[in-house]
Amino acid sequence: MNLKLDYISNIENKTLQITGSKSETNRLLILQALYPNISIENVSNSDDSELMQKALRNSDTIVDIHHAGTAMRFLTAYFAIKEGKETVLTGSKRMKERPIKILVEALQQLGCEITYENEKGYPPIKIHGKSPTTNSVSLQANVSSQYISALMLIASSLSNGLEIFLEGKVTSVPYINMTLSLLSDAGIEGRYENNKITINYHKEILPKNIVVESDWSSASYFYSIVALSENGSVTIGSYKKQSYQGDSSLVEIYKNLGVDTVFNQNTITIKKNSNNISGFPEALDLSNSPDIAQTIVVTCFGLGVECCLTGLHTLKIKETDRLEALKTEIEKFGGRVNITKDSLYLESHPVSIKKEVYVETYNDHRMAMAFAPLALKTSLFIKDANVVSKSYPDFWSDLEKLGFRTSKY
Ligand SMILES: O=C(O)C1=C[C@@H](OP(=O)(O)O)[C@@H](O)[C@H](O)C1
Ligand SMILES: C=C(OP(=O)(O)O)C(=O)O
Repeated sequence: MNLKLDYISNIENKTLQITGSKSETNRLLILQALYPNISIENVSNSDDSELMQKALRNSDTIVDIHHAGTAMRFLTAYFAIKEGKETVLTGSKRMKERPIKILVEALQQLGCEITYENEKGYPPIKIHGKSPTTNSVSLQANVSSQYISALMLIASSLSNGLEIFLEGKVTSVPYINMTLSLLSDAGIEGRYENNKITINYHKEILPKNIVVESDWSSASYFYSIVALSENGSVTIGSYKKQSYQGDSSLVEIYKNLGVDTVFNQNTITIKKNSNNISGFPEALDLSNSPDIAQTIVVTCFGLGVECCLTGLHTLKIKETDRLEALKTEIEKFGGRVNITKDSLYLESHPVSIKKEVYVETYNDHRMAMAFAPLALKTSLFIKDANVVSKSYPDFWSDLEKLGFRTSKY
């Protein structure tokens, strides 16, 4: 499905309910598979969470998790400790290019048996489930925090718990803390001090009902819409001030792009504040919140403000090479972008934004959603618009509720 996007009416006092965080949901689904007396509310309706549920429900030998990075990594650890179970874990063409070696080697250190079906270091992998023989592991921490969360999620079901030593600079740290917080909500003790994570063994836990907060990465597109609007205001739920999600840093980041946030009881109202568009005089380090990089770049471009984003090394191994994709697509609109292997610089643009641009999405939900708000500034087309379902299936219908028109072409 390809979509033409137009913006037709004012975005004022609109209210939307956003689906649960896919990161929180996919962690809780693994925990629930290990401890069935956990119940989960506000489960994400994302493809990635549906795929996770399907994989945990079925007893098939071949499990295809398509584009879902967290499902790939978390299920690798989960199936590795399922004694006697043989699983081939595979995914989309892109998933076969996303590295898994660090996690596989960490599980092998624990005594797990995993082999590569094709290329060494990449899915598909064949897992022979067995009980780990040791309770201490060390792994490189600067490539993906998902490897670390995967180990943390299975740790409490290992008979001696687990000590995880992190080597080098740790990336995407809030996601590690999210895992720790959800473990704690489930009644599982753990600590993260210096470069060491310790999780205690828990044979059982008391019954727990855990409510997933809505997805902050999904909220980022509404911050961008409000920033690019004349006088927009949107209320979205369900959100809380003390979030487990690192992408809640949007609240502070978007102050510089003219968006104020008011926390209500369990919603947030985001409002345009035109007096306060300072941009980012200093480089903005996004190593703690890589998933909002695309949104921020497009907002800055739409506002005509320059930005220098750093800490973007993980973007090259996500759904697509997001640095290359951003440069190519922003330049179609007339912007100028320089990229390195871990940073992006967007020049401020003095000229008008080009019209009738066709945005390629590269099988990346965030490319589609990050560019959509630009419809407030110019006419544009989004190719393969259904990619959004990876994290946010209702994205286009929610945009229509805000006064955007989407037409198939
Ligand atoms: O643990 C998680 O839920 C995630 C961690 C991040 O990945 P990296 O740790 O690979 O940066 C993030 O980009 C991804 O969307 C979700
Ligand atoms: C990178 C992402 O997801 P994953 O790594 O889980 O595929 C994302 O949702 O932006």
